[in-house]
Amino acid sequence: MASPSLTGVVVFAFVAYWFGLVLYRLSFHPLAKFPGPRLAAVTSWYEAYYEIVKNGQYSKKISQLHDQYGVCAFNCNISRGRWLTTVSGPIIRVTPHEIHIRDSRFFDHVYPKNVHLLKEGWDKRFGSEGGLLPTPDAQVHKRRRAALSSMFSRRSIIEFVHIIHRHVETFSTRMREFEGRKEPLNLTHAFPALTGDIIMDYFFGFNYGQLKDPEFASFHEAFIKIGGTGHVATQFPAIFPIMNSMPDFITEWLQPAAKPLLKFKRDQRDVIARYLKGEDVKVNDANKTIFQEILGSKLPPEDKTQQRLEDEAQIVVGGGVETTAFALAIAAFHIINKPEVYERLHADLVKAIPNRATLELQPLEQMPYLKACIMEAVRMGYGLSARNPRTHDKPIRYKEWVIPANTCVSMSIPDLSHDEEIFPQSREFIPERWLGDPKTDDGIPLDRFMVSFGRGTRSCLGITLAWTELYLTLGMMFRRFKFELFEADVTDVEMAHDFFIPVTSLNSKGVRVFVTSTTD
Ligand code: HEM
Repeated sequence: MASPSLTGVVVFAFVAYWFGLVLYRLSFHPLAKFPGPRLAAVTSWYEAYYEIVKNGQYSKKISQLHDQYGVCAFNCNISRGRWLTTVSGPIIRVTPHEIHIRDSRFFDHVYPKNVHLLKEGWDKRFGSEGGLLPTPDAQVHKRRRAALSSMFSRRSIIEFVHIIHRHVETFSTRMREFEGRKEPLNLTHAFPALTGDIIMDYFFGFNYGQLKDPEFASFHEAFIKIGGTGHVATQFPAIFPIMNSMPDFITEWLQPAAKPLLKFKRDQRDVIARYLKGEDVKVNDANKTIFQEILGSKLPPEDKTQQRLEDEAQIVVGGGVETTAFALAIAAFHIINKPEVYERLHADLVKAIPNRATLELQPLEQMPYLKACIMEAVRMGYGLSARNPRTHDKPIRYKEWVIPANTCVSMSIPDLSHDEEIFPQSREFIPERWLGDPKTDDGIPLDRFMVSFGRGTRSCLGITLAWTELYLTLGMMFRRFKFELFEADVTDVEMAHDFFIPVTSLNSKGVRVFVTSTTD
């Protein structure tokens, strides 16, 4: 008998391996009994197809799957002559190793207070596991967060507020410039320039003057153009090390939009190296930079390396620029698009700030209608559109299901923002829903379900900075100016792609407006 060729053996081994893996994942894996598409249970290529080929569409697909499996479980049980007590739609297996839950009332169980949990996968996605946001290990995250918390405290923000004022005033001047020229101002471009200058000044002690740039050149285009890279890196983690090993000019040639981010990386590398030598590189009048904060903290030496500080710098910019800018764009579009909202807000602002030239934070923070507009914009902006993974070291019971310990479980903020039972007409901008201590039908305060800043021990550290920016920017805009939309519609502020952050249609030209000064 002829002996089998080497190729034959390799092919046989390969087929046997895949057959065994498929069988294991479908029948013997601890998650085998959970509902969901069999293909998603077998391979993460299912996720890759929706994220990479379809350009950030897996969240949308997962929503459809929740609907589909809910209906299927209901019909299947009825056809078997049983009435259903629970429907399996809220819980599905979305990759071989991950369970996704869509149930607003379960959010606090997955993201509990005071429990430090492992977060899997974001380190691969960003290629910067040294940053706080993607740090996987719970204890490492805890100490890194503790070292930064004073920098993000209200006291620190108040000490810095004069610099935010300066940028908001620059923005006001730029608006007058567009008014004078009778040209439409692109708010989708202006807001990331504003939030970018603020973050740079706050954390790094200098800014790039993006707000003063004629076209508001900022990090925005880079984030949008390379937004999908995170999906590729999730499947092929080697991509970031490869990209990082390439000379910048090649990356810039491949993707010109990445230029500002690459410059930022180079500058940070240089600035951090100087801080590590003990120099003070700060050029503004802020108290401290993030690097001084970390280097002066009790963190161990491995958390004070050049690489770790570079990772943190990238994450701070990534986390703070687009999130706040998107919330600003949503607020601005809807307030302008709904004259009754504009009139009410403007009248309140005139009362709270009789002298239009002075803009103070405190009176703005006491305005219920402005706060309601911001709540509504942040609800509709989600912060992050990505599935947010947590791994509990104990089993979690969800309805009739027991999720085994050490399973990656995720939920998604947009699912809560659009839970129609909690936020009826969830796609409409209705600030009134936040007025007068609102509650759900069963008496739970509505703000328990506003999770756009996350929940638990890894919730947004920049929340106070974000609120301060939102109060001052929107307060200034709607106290001093009136606006008219120019060729903009709601698709300019609605998510069309989940690139970790929500991104509007790639064809959107942005929210463009004509500006007129108010006279009252
Ligand atoms: C409207 C504005 C913002 C929204 C909606 C938002 C949303 C979020 C969300 C949902 C998370 C939690 C991720 C998780 O659960 O794992 C987060 C984390 C974080 N955010 Fe924000 N963010 C905003 C603005 C900012 C700003 C201005 C900064 C300042 C740099 C910032 C810095 C951070 C940081 C450092 C983390 C990581 C916290 C940790 O892992 O412990 N964010 N943000």
